[in-house]
Amino acid sequence: MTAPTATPETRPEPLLNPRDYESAARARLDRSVFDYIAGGSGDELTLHEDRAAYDRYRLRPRALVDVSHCEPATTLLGAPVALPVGIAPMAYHQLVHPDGELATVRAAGAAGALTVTSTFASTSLEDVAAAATGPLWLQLYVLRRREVTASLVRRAEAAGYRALVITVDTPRMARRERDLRNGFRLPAHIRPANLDRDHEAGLHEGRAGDSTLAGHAARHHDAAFTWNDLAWIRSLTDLPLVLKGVLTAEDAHRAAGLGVAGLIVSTHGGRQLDGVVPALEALPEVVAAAGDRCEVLVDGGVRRGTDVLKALALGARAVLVGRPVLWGLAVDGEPGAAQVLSTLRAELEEAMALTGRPRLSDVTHDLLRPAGAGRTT
Ligand SMILES: Cc1cc2nc3c(=O)[nH]c(=O)nc-3n(C[C@H](O)[C@H](O)[C@H](O)COP(=O)(O)O)c2cc1C
Ligand SMILES: CCCCC(=O)C(=O)O
Repeated sequence: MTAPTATPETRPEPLLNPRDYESAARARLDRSVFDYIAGGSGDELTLHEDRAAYDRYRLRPRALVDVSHCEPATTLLGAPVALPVGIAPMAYHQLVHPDGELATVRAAGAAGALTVTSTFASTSLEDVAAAATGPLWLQLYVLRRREVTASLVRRAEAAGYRALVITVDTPRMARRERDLRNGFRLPAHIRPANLDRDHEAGLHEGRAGDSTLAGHAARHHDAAFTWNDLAWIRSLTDLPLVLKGVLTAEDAHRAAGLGVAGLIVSTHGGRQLDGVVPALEALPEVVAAAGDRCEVLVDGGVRRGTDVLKALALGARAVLVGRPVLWGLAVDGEPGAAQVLSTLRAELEEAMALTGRPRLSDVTHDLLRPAGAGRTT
């Protein structure tokens, strides 16, 4: 894919990595849509730190290993995936491209990657499932109207979703100042396709100083949902439960004790509590607390194949990527999202080869040392 501004006289710039796609997406999207996706909460400290945490590790390569074949395939909750990289749940993919979630789930299918579909998808979860060829999990925001959440669970089961991802870091939506400044609102043609009209009210009429998504979350998210209520979700379904947004050993331990199958260590991409511990820094304590009781994934700031390797070396089973997929989708629809995933795969295989770790089981903690420090293992 090439940037759209090429003329016969100027050679088009190739788009080689998520940052290139981000720049190209910025040039195409409305400012308020770009900012909604790119932004974080508060001072955007965590947005920055989630990314910077990866750069604080150095790789320790082993030489003279047969790396003629590097194999990034693995399983996630028992389902085979071609690589340990999946698509994070993100609201309203149609904000950036009319094909929306259908394009991203097809791109994931072609890559053999996991897709996590958002409660706030702009395409119905059934239509997403019909277009999927790879494994699918459904992300749930627990809503005040419990019957709506219960019906999402039943629909997910019927449509073939393999796990439910309950997001636990958003009892309310954090103040995201870019959205407040821009008066972010959903364009009229985009709606939360999984929800009824009652849950659509107010999303489209905004004003400067306000974000309609924040008001929506205040009205509909159930801020009183606790550990005790997890049993209610458990009673609705036999699907594995995954908690997204766990950042401490205490919560990981509690979740594992309740039979939760997976944890996603996440700061919500720096969009919720600003100043919280970066996901990569929280990963080791969550992995240690979960032991072999839960599969642990991490998201936030993954932009390179070497980032994937670092997360795996710290104990993650896989990573999720968010914004890069939307940048690819914005620039070129399904092929753009596919290109972002295939670039991450190529970079991961390259990193496995150049560190002398041809199998994921070779990707262990001794691969890393903190930048500027001596050997730690
Ligand atoms: C535009 C956008 C929408 C998001 N919507 C959701 C959502 O509906 N549910 C959810 O659990 N997380 C949501 N997230 C958070 C992502 O799942 C993920 O945690 C984060 O984007 C990962 O960071 P990255 O974008 O740096 O890869 C959203 C993130 C973005 C950027
Ligand atoms: C109320 C949350 C809306 C989607 C979301 O999770 C996000 O924008 O980060």
